[in-house]
Amino acid sequence: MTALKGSLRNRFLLSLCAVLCLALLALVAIARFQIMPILLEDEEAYASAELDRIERALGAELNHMRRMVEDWAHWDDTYDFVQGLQPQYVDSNLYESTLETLDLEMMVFLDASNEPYWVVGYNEHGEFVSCPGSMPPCDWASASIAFLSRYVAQGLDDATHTWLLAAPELAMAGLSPIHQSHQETPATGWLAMVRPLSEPWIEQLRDTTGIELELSPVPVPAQESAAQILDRTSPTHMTANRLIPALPSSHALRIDAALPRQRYQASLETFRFALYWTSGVLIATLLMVLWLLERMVLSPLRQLATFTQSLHQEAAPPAMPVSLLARHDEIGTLSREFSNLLDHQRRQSDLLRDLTLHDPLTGVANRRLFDQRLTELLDHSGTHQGHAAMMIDIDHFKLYNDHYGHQAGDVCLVTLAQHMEAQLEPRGFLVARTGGEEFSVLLPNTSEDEALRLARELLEAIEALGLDHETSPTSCNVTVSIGIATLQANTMEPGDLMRAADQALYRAKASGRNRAATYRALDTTFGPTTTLDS
Ligand SMILES: Nc1nc2c(ncn2[C@@H]2O[C@H](COP(=O)(O)OP(=O)(O)OP(=O)(O)O)[C@@H](O)[C@H]2O)c(=O)[nH]1
Repeated sequence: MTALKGSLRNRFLLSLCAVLCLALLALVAIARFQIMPILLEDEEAYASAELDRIERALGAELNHMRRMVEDWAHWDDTYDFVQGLQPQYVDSNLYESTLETLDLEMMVFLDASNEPYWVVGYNEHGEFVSCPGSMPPCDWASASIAFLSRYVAQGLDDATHTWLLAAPELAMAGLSPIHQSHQETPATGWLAMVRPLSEPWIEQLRDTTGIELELSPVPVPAQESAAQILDRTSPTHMTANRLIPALPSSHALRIDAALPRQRYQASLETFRFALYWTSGVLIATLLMVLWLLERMVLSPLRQLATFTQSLHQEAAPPAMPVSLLARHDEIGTLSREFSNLLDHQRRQSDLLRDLTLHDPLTGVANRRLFDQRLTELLDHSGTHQGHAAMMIDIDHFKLYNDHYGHQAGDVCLVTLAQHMEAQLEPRGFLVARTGGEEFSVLLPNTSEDEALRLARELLEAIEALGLDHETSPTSCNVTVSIGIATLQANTMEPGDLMRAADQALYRAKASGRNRAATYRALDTTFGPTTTLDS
């Protein structure tokens, strides 16, 4: 976990994944709590509208029944017939084809006293029967006649009535008072027509509405009708049912409609399509953000971090990557500033190292650098033999200072140092100021004879500089004495070498100055004075 958090890229990746998950969760929640309820509500509205359509179709049939029963009831012949004035009415009008044409099961004529005057219809065997009253052979109609008579007896207003009947069978009934067509006379009876809601009739209703429906009677009180129930039986189909008022009042007529769920499916498909695309675009956007972040920020930052790590890990630190320095954004500014800071710090370090390793007056190496180089030489050469060193001391420098002043003494020191450096350093020798008026020279891979020859050249050159030294007992010019030592054995240490050179210098001084002496033997080939024994 710490490793994951340790990388900015991983942290961004984790954060973006969390954002993605939250966004997807939000989408799912929106789908579940916002979209789906709307779709289901829309589906319920659709089912309700379809049931309304069926109800309107039933209403249209009832209206048709109303007009039909009204036409017959307001016909003068019917008026006369019920009063017994039209004996030929039955033969002329009430034959089997009349019922077939009107699609009726039964017609009942009630007289003014609410008694059955004539009945025509099909009995329980489907035989056409026409007879006065409900006596045999029309006794099969007595239940229906009793039912109608009871309604009329309850005090129906003088208007045409239509009903859906749930019992004793599924049917549609119309009841109209029998009047004369153009005269305002009281009704002389009632005409009832009953049409069975048979399977062929329902099939016709299906064709009319285009809805797969069923009608069935249910024993439910009328006040509970108009309820609507939706049952989603499968993802593609549902059934909707509604109870509508019917007679008798203990029953209701139930409409069952099998409806397709096309609208719901289409809406769902559209929503899913939008959801998939939204999710896809969201994921693609986040990946793009991550890629841009990686490319624009994380990768350069990693480069910068790798560079800063390499600064203290590698012996020769690399330069700042050019790609970082060339950037024009904040990372570029940071890189350039860091690079400038690094350069400044390197310069300061170089300056500091220079100050600690060089003599501030003459600019040549100091004792620290001389000792360092001598140790390195002995450590890396594998042998302590074949190297030499010189110790150089200005002759009678106290007298020089006393005569010319300390400042002139400084100038003399600088002149000699720079001259020796110019002579020796190009040949790979190191000149160092190791004391007040004392210099040392490191001569790697130099034999004693070679060192002696170099010393002689140096003595000549310094005297040839012609620096006045009026008070010197040795010469009228500034001269130096040189002590030379060479490493004779592997056991010899750097300190031993310089002690030997010091002793040789002591001997050169003691033997008259302005001359060179080796540790083993005094050089007598140069200088005005004679030699001393070694
Ligand atoms: N001007 C100047 N003089 C220095 C400096 N360092 C040391 N001296 C002087 O160098 C002189 C060295 O004197 P001594 O050690 O007595 O030796 P000498 O007079 O050179 O005599 P010999 O070495 O025996 O030939 C002293 O007077 C120091 O003050 C310096 O940085 N500048």
